Amino acid sequence: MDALQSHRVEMLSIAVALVAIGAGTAYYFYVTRTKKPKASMNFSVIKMIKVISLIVSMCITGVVGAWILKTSKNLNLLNVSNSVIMLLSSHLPFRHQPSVLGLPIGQHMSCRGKDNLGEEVIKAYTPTTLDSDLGHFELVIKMYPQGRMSHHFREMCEGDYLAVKGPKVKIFDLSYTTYLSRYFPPF
Ligand SMILES: Cc1cc2nc3c(=O)[nH]c(=O)nc-3n(C[C@H](O)[C@H](O)[C@H](O)COP(=O)(O)OP(=O)(O)OC[C@H]3O[C@@H](n4cnc5c(N)ncnc54)[C@H](O)[C@@H]3O)c2cc1C
Repeated sequence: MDALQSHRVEMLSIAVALVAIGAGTAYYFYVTRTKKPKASMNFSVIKMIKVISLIVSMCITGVVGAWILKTSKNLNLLNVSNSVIMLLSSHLPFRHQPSVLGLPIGQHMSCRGKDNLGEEVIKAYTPTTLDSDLGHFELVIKMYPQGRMSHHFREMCEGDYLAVKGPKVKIFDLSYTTYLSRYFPPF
């Protein structure tokens, strides 16, 4: 009788454990599929964002130009011409699901760095990625040989953190549709 009882308790515990695992898995998939990705950028808070790749390219013949790609460890191209650009890709935090940048289209972010004298410099850059790009963003940066922020980017290595903040101004949604739905809510 005791053996039967303990067998029942065992079966019950296994069933409870299976139900808990099933519910947990279902909840995880529900959360990751239905929740909107979290915006990484904050209007007022500086975020440190990890740089995953830095590619320096030089446009040889303008629009049709061939691209010479170099890694961040070999930046001698920077001395050749000021038509050198850097493609900076960065990871966004990944908690329960990949985050997005959360900048409205065309908005720019402020990037903070140090110039060659060690003084703080903050400059604006416009991401070339959208919020449909999950988990990362990219900046295309024109490098100036004497540029203060250009110096900071030139000194950066993959794996370094970049201090960013944005959008620069708080965006108020004043679109006509929002206005209509606010003052003339649908029945
Ligand atoms: C809204 C907005 C969005 C932007 N988005 C982007 C973007 O997506 N990508 C991008 O590349 N830029 C962008 N910019 C421009 C960016 O913010 C910087 O202005 C640019 O990168 C130059 O910064 P810097 O500090 O490297 O150069 P700076 O120090 O400002 O130098 C600029 C110029 O002055 C010259 N100079 C500086 N010091 C000396 C000196 N001692 N002697 C002689 N010449 C000197 C430099 O060679 C260069 O020609 C944006 C700007 C704004 C306002």
